[in-house]
Amino acid sequence: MPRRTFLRFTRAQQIDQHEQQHYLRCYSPEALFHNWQQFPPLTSAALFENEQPLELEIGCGSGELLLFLARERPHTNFVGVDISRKMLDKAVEQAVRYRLPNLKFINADFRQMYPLLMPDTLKSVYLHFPDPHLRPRHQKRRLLNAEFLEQMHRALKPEGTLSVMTDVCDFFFDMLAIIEQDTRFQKCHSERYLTGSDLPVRSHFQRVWEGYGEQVYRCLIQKKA
Ligand SMILES: C[S@@+](CC[C@H](N)C(=O)[O-])C[C@H]1O[C@@H](n2cnc3c(N)ncnc32)[C@H](O)[C@@H]1O
Repeated sequence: MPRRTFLRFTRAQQIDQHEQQHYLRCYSPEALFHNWQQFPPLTSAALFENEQPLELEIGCGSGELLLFLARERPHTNFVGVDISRKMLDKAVEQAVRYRLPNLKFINADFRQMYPLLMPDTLKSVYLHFPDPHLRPRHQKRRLLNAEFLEQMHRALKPEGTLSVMTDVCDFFFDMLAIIEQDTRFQKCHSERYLTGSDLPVRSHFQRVWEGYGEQVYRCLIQKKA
């Protein structure tokens, strides 16, 4: 490769890496387990150095929802957490492309991040198309359980919302039953649950499942003031 081309190529790579680091943080399971105190709390001040409202997507995958919301609402900060680095690389590539100062991604197991959640800090949380773990012996891996709601109740601001969406009917009703047992939340709709998506953007998995003709089940709940 000619020297000039090589230099241009390596410089472009360096810029990419630098920009990638701006958008992506990686928290190893070992470090989170042994020394979670070394990581910044999940707040706008710690992650964005400002006080804008903060919204979180858990299991954000390739980030379509947050990429859309961050562009639409520049005065809100958005954080996406996903355990899969491969999925996040796609999200980060787009974040670099659009240069979004109000968006960050964290590569971590969200269940290990509970100590980083601060009281009354999140405006909204999205749990869309979480892995259903349908086999009985795998169900303990599901993200939404009583402990998860405990943490959401602590971290959400009063009247902050949690949006839950999936195409897996049995899984949805399992989650709904857990949600309905927690009287510290109320539904934002009069129906027991809703079907179909009302979002202006469709995530990767939403497109996949809707392509197979699957119905989407969802509910939106709010932390009581
Ligand atoms: C079916 S995908 C849905 C992705 C995205 N929400 C969408 O609608 O396209 C589920 C995502 O949750 C992530 N995930 C599963 N368990 C997780 C955990 N414990 N912490 C963080 N992310 C997790 C997976 O890596 C995967 O990207």
